[in-house]
Amino acid sequence: MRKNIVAGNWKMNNDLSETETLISNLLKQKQTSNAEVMIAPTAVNLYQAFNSTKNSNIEVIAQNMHFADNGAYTGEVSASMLKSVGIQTVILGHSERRAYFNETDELLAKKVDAALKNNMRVIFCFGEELADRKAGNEEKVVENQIKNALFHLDAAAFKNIVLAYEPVWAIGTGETASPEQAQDMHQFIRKTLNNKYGEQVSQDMTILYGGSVKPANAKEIFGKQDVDGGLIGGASLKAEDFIAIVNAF
Ligand SMILES: O=C[C@H](O)COP(=O)(O)O
Repeated sequence: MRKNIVAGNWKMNNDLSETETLISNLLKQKQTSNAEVMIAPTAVNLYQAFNSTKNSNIEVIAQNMHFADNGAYTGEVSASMLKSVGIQTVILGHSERRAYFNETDELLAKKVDAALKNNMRVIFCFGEELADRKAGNEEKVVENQIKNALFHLDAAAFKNIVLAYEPVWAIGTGETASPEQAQDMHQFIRKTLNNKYGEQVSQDMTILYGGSVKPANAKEIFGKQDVDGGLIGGASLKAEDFIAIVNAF
């Protein structure tokens, strides 16, 4: 079912004490919208964060996971390990994972399968780079990212998938896609889903926008018809800013 979601991707920020402080500040804020709220602390702090948010409406989610259940993959974390500390949702395919850890569409397809097999929800990220947009190839790039990692799934699997369009040129740069650019791409994503899976999957899909969303621009971006929420980086590290974005619906 299509929902409004605001998810904070903390990336590699906040040690344990900073994690506790930020959560405690978040819990003091007043939420006036009914958007689902998620935070993604670093893996080592997930268990603590899960426990600290237990009696709240904040869902703690993971930033990444491996595709295998267990085994000789030094430094990695599996879906079942995440679930064992209470985590039900994982971000996959973030552009930083693609760029710095060589995550390909093929690898991401395996990760998506592993998450779904473990009954986890996936926030699947994708988006074009600046050169793609300058060349007018943004739709082709996005279409391929979605097709390559997700189109082996059946329609029912999409109930557990949220899409996050994040143009790489807008991440952490202060440069936001205009609300119209975001809307155009989200509409194109829905059309891509419609072509393969039909109207129901397309209309039920929750599609988030990510890339320099701030309290000052969130309302306008979330106001667009096909934008269902945001994946927030920098602005999720300050409780007041993050909740202001949550309340922008
Ligand atoms: O996962 C979040 C995105 O990378 C957006 O980050 P940003 O809000 O700092 O641009």
